Amino acid sequence: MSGRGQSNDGSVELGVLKYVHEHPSISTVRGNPSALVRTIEEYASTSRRHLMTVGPAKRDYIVSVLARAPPGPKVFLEFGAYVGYSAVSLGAALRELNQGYEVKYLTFEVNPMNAAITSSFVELAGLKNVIDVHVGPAAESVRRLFEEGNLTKQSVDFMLLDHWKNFYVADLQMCEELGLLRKGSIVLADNILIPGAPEYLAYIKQGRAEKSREGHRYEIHMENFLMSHGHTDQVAVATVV
Ligand SMILES: C[S@@+](CC[C@H](N)C(=O)[O-])C[C@H]1O[C@@H](n2cnc3c(N)ncnc32)[C@H](O)[C@@H]1O
Repeated sequence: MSGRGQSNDGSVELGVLKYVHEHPSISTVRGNPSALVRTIEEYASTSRRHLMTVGPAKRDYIVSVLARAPPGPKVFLEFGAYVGYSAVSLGAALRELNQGYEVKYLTFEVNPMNAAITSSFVELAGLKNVIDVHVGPAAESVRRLFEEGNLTKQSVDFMLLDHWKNFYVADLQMCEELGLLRKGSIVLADNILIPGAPEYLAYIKQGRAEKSREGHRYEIHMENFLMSHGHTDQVAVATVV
């Protein structure tokens, strides 16, 4: 994997784009997020090279956390879209859980090719009115959206941190400083053990006294997942208290 968020030559990510759009069942995938997600999973199971999505087990768990969160989350920020697997799955779940209400899923992706693939899948799934794809470093996009008034204080209900682990603390701190979170907002972070985010875990465990004035205190739940390579990974679910 290169440091640019794709396989060395981007062939795995372009491969999934071609696989989906040239699939014999493409007409049943159009406007059907679940069918699109299944087709991406089908590609991942047949490709010899790794597609770095959250995968079905963590995806189902995140949907269950979304479904249990009171009051129902409506504004979701995702850090790291990759090819849009989680955005399409979770954006569709967000819409489903909030029928009759406006919902927004903002996903941030630094790699322009990945972002373009995500946009193509969002359009194919019929989720353009739910999911906005922002190209560039997540921190820059969040700040810009805040300055433009498209993200306001205490407006973010749910955040998924799934980009490079060395950005987790800085990007969460920035969201805290901008005042985007409220009591009850959930910050779910993937890959706590593999590849590992020890500084992030230490940060969310800090009490108020150790933090800046804007920093939140969190109630934390850790969930284990046995990965296909036989090792255990964890996601951290941090709820603002
Ligand atoms: C593990 S993948 C995300 C997987 C995706 N959430 C899914 O489950 O389908 C991480 C992605 O984060 C992107 N990324 C890394 N650092 C970033 C940053 N600072 N801002 C935005 N995107 C970033 C990478 O380019 C890569 O596509």
